[in-house]
Amino acid sequence: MSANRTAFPIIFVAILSVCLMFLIIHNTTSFLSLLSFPVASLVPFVCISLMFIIILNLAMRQALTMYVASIIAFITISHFYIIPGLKVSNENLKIVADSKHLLLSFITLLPIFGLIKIPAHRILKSVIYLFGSVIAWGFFSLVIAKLDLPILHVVERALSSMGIKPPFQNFLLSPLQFVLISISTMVLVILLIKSLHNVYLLAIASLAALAMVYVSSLSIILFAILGSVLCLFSAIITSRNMAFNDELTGIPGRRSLTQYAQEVSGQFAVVMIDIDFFKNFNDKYGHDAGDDVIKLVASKIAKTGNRGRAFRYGGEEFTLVFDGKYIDDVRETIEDLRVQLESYPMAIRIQNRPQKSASESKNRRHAPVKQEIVKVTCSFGIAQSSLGSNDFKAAIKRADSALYKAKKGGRNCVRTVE
Ligand SMILES: Nc1nc2c(ncn2[C@@H]2O[C@H](COP(=O)(O)OP(=O)(O)OP(=O)(O)O)[C@@H](O)[C@H]2O)c(=O)[nH]1
Repeated sequence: MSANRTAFPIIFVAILSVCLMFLIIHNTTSFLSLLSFPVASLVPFVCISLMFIIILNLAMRQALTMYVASIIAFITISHFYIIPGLKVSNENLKIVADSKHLLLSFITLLPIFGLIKIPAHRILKSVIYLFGSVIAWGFFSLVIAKLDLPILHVVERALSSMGIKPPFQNFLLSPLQFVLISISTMVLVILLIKSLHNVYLLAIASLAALAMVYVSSLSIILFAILGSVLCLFSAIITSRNMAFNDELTGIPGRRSLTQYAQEVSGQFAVVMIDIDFFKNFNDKYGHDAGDDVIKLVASKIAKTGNRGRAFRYGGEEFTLVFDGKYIDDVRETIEDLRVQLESYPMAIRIQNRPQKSASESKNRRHAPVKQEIVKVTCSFGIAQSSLGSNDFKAAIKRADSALYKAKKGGRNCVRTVE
């Protein structure tokens, strides 16, 4: 797990604690009300920052972060500029744009939008997604605002008829708000279990929930500032992952290896790994099945113990780097990995091939996908850094010649170069 990923929950808890502290202070003493004027003057700054994030994310084509950032901007703007205006002019419209309902609708829809994945290159789709979700969000706020009080009355009446005194006066949330926040929290927790990166969605939803419970200018501003910081974090981490991780396998790619080469100490062992007869495999089962095998092999290599760092070198080649180790320290680990790969039955999806005509190619999409179990082997070349030198390129070259020896020696074996 990368340092960024482990750092994220810590950042989340820290931000949330600071936010909570501010809100508690604000609601128990009038200390922070002294700050209300300078804080309010931050609003244009917050909005401009959010717009900057939106443009940044549009450039990076991350529809979800873009959506979250723009909704935060809309909530902030409407709280300060639209709702006060509506309050005076139209009592009916006021409830539609009420900050509490805008935030509640945002919290409820967040996991749904978290589940939608827009392909990175579909910029038009991303823009449609953004506008569609803003409209859905506005509409949903309206529905929630209209239903909130009637549902509260229905539940109160039902409880009274059963002789139970409705406890809602002591609660911070109405029944509808409570149900929607609970469902949203459950889905966000499931998303978080699927990927730790989704912690930022949970963090933003929590900030929104806190701001909703204590709706005030200060809590909205805190929500906007912290929410945008989280969006920015997410954008930076995602773009970093995009740049440094290999797209197909998800493990660090060549760029990461080049960077890591600057960080290793003077003593390290490096292993070059190549899948055997991969061209034949591609020819027999097709490129998609080949991709599946590359992914499976990568996932196995990434789990290598002995503090080895795995990288996709390119194509069907991988590199393992063991910082602070000699060849003898890693020989057994690599032999274990070789045996593990050799004995691992890989389940790959296979479609009918070869295609003969355009119409057949079209039908291929609907062709039944078969599963087949295949066995794959790899060859390994190990080298270590020369005494007192951390010339990484030279060590890679030596590992490559050891790999060549392994190929010449019949494949599915480990060779070393001192
Ligand atoms: N499916 C798939 N194939 C790839 C990818 N990258 C490279 N290849 C294929 O990997 C094959 C590599 O073949 P070769 O380098 O000739 O070697 P080989 O068939 O593995 O044989 P040996 O290395 O000699 O055991 C080529 O056919 C490439 O097209 C990829 O990302 N996906």
